[in-house]
Amino acid sequence: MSDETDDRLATAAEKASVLVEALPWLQRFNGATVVIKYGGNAMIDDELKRAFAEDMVFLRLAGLRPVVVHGGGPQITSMLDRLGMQGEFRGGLRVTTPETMDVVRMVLVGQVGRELVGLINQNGPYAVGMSGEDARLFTAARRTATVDGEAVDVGLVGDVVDVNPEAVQDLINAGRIPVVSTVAPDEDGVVHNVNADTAAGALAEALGAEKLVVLTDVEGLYTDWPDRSSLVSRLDADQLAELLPQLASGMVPKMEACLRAVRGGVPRAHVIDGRLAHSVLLEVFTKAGVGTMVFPAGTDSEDGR
Ligand SMILES: Nc1ncnc2c1ncn2[C@@H]1O[C@H](COP(=O)(O)OP(=O)(O)O)[C@@H](O)[C@H]1O
Ligand SMILES: CC(=O)N[C@@H](CCC(=O)OP(=O)(O)O)C(=O)O
Repeated sequence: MSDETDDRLATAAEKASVLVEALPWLQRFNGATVVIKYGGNAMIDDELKRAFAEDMVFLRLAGLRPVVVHGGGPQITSMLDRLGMQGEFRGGLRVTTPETMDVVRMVLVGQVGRELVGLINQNGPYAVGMSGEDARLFTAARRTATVDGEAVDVGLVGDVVDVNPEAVQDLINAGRIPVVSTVAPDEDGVVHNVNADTAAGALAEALGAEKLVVLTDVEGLYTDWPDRSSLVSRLDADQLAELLPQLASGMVPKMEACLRAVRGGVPRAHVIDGRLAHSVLLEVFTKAGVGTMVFPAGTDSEDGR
């Protein structure tokens, strides 16, 4: 055989082995609901966003039921700048005046959410956008931020106190991919700004998801940030709860969301690097997985990702 034929056969064998490696995961996750939180910091360029959209369609066609919850912090900040409005974060949460809230809602629902829906739908009629306001998906309650151990007011910022996941379930049952923007009314109908990690954790719990996957712009959780040798690949819910008070603000809502989901019955929560194209596929369909995995305390994490 010629060298060229050898090369072609070797490449084909490699491709086949990648496909075959996915088989146990395809079996395991058939019909499983997976909530994927796509952070604004991981929406770096058009190619990465397109790869993310392809991954969602791949999951759906592979028999899983993906639900997207998106962020858009940097996009909100850039719109506030364009409008000449001041933005400020306290304890990892955006100080949200009624005027800021208008911009947050416009950017998350009208811009970031629409863009993701459009990108997914380039692959077929799958994505339907909604926000916490639709069919009472989320009810928010005003919350404070914690700065130096003190509770401080940050305006119209909410925690998710109730989830009514029926509309999301209707969409999933119809074969659609829900794309959720995280603004939500309180009990009086006043719309609040909800951190997207918080909303994703609450939704994963309410849906009884098999996995929560949080995409961000680091490899995963570092126990001793920014010491690069302290990346953790797996930890259980109790270990995470112990670590939480020492974490810096960006990671706090993410790890709180993972903890809430896992303690609420979601078997696995992952924080992965969204800067790596197709990181969701690597996480779901390969042995190694990527990033940091949280699993319930008192269970064995070695039974797979
Ligand atoms: N312990 C930690 N492990 C990893 N990242 C951390 C940690 N503490 C703080 N960070 C910071 O948190 C950031 C991710 O949070 P954030 O910027 O809010 O992302 P996103 O837009 O994805 O929600 C990282 O880029 C990193 O700078
Ligand atoms: C209360 C609060 O801080 N809300 C966030 C909502 C968007 C978000 O969470 O986006 P990322 O996931 O990209 O950070 C904000 O206004 O930036």
